[in-house]
Amino acid sequence: MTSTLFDKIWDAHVVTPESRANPATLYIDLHLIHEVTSPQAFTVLRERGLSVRRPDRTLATIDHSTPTLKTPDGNPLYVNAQAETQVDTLLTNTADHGIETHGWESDARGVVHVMGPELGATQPGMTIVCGDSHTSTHGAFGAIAFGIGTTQVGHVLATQCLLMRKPKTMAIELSGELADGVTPKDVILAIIAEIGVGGGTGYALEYRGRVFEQMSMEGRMTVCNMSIEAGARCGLIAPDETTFEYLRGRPHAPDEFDAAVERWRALKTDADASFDKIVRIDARTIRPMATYGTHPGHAAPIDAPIPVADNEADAKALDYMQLRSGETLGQQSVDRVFVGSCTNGRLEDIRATAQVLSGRNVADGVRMIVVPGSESVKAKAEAEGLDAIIRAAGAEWREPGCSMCIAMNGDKAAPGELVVSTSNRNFAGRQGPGARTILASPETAAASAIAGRVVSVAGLRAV
Ligand SMILES: CC(C)[C@H](C(=O)O)[C@@H](O)C(=O)O
Ligand code: SF4
Repeated sequence: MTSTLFDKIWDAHVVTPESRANPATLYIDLHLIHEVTSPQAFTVLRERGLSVRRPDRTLATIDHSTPTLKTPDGNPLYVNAQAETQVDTLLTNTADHGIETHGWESDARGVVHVMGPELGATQPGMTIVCGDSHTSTHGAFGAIAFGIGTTQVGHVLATQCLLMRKPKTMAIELSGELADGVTPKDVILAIIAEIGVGGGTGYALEYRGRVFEQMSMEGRMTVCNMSIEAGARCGLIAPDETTFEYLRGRPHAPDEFDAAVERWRALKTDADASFDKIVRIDARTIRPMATYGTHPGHAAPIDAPIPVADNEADAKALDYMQLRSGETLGQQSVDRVFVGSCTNGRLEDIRATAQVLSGRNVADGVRMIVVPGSESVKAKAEAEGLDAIIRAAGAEWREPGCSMCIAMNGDKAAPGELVVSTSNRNFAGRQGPGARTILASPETAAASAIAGRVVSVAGLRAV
């Protein structure tokens, strides 16, 4: 029998099969936890006198509510007491249950989807869950990785298993090569614009084709990260030499690494396996992208006119964004720029940002913050002198965390401000009440900061 990569991993983790009446019971290899969606789950455990079944397969960090600024004496500058309590609760819960936790003192702490791969905890062939929708990120390593709710966090903590119905499979096949200056973020925004924010609902996506084979692990993570924004709970890419080399030598990588690589080589879709659906996109047609509306499917090439709203919801989105059909994003002046998040807060993203900023200045009236996705990204970026380049251009270099991606930690925009952001969600109010978010790549974000309006790097050269 031939099967897809998804089917192979799924089948290897089924404890009891799915029936008409019941979902499958799936064994979970890695459970990532953070401070927002775990407290109630630990409370339930305590109330029922249950312990954590596999603390050794559970890994915790603090990221969403952590501030990106410190007091002069080096303490975290929490936005309010609630944020601090949330973080402290996570730290107490994980200490009580003997779970490896990357708190303030850890040099590996970071946004959960940046940290897991950096530690080598994310590996090909695994099932990975987290109480967080962007868990799809880890699919970049050829893993089935998806977000779960707080109730399910409790189930996994107690049993290391999850009840789930098997999704259908969808291949996203890119043919041809990308044009110069087109980044992984542009690729995923183009895919979501093509299939729609509900296009992946009920499916596990497999990204296929040379474009993905040639992409770095960082780029693959950016793509898989936003699978959920197309409605798919998980998206994956077959592991290859790039994956294996990324993982080699990382703290959680298998001891018998070469033997693991031999097993991982079998993780690919068989040549004649069939998908429930196939979407084909010509990579050569993809241009630098940005969003103009209030969901990630509202995306178009930056230099194209803003599309006509042909339904009430789209008209409402343009209204919220204070944009008009037919205008271009380049006509809009920018108030803030945010580089960071689990989509684009990795070293490669910081390098790309610094490269564009180097020797230039952030435009007057624009406030730019660059937030590394983890302590490790921060340390490496600083060792390369990227923080100095970023600061010299007039941008702020902050402490790692989710920051302005979710605006629950003190970092947010003011009502009406236009933000060019490298994160993954442009929902109304996501970056602060009334804030208007434009999603784009780090390159575009940095170029826009310099131009003071929304431009790609090529557009900046033309200024
Ligand atoms: C807080 C968490 C539950 C949420 C998610 O599930 O994605 C957050 O990370 C987000 O990006 O909106
Ligand atoms: S960086 Fe943003 S998308 Fe990622 S986990 Fe944090 S809040 Fe969610």
